[in-house]
Amino acid sequence: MLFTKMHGLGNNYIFINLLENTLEEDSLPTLARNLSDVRFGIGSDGMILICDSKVADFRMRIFNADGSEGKNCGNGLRCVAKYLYDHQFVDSESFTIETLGGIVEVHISEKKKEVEYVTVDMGEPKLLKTMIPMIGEPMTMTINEPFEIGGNQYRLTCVSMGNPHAIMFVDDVHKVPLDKIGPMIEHSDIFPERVNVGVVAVKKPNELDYRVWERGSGITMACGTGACAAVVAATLNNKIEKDQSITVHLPGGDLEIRWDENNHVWMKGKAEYICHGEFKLEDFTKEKLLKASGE
Ligand SMILES: N[C@H](CCC[C@H](N)C(=O)O)C(=O)O
Repeated sequence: MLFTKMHGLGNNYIFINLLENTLEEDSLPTLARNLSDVRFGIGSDGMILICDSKVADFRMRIFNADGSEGKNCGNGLRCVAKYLYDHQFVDSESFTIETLGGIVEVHISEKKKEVEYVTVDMGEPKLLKTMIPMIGEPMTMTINEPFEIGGNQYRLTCVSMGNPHAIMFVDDVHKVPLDKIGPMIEHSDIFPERVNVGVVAVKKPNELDYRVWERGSGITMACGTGACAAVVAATLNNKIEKDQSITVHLPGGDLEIRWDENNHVWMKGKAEYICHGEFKLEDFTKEKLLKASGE
């Protein structure tokens, strides 16, 4: 089975083109876990499948490193757009991609011999508790609301970009023990489908620092949907203005995000190849890793 490893600001995935291939549905979570494992597999933050769609030009499915299927992936969308354009699966510079979180429109921004930057209209953020989803009054928003988790109080602002994000504002994102509080919040019973956990520091009126503990993958170098959620959350908390181009600094690099006056969130950033390769499917569709790691 051929694969392409790509990354968006260091948030890296194993991409498999299913436009000309098929995979057993039941095997996908195990395949994602095995491919993502850095010791017994290829090593990545997860697996992304490029598929046909009945409602958009293409469909992207994203599986986290733990095998759980995510509903959207901003960095993944930019990489899928690059892959499709570079490999001549599209002849237009704008096209649509279906995700479990909704249909987005991608725009090839700047290209030299290969696509370098991609802009994505990530659509409208979902803000009601019922849309995150999370516990509490379903038709209300969660803005800087206090929650008791693991004996500590956290003030969360929750935004869905098709996938759930819990955002906290701090003075310095590098001083937060995200490896400790991330999993506690991810797995708390406040979020029935778990949640991605982001910490944000407002550096300037148009610059944010952001770090993320990703649902199903842990700390990653970047999170595109998370950067969008961070800008929406900062706007809702009156820390930045709406309809401005905001630079979000992530450990893996910068994304340009804008929540525009039509309520759409736009993301612009790089998408890059790491390598192309091949693996034997039968080696990666059985639970060999769990036995080897003694789980
Ligand atoms: N862990 C996320 C999916 C990947 C999102 C992230 N890598 C991005 O770039 O948006 C979830 O389960 O909702």
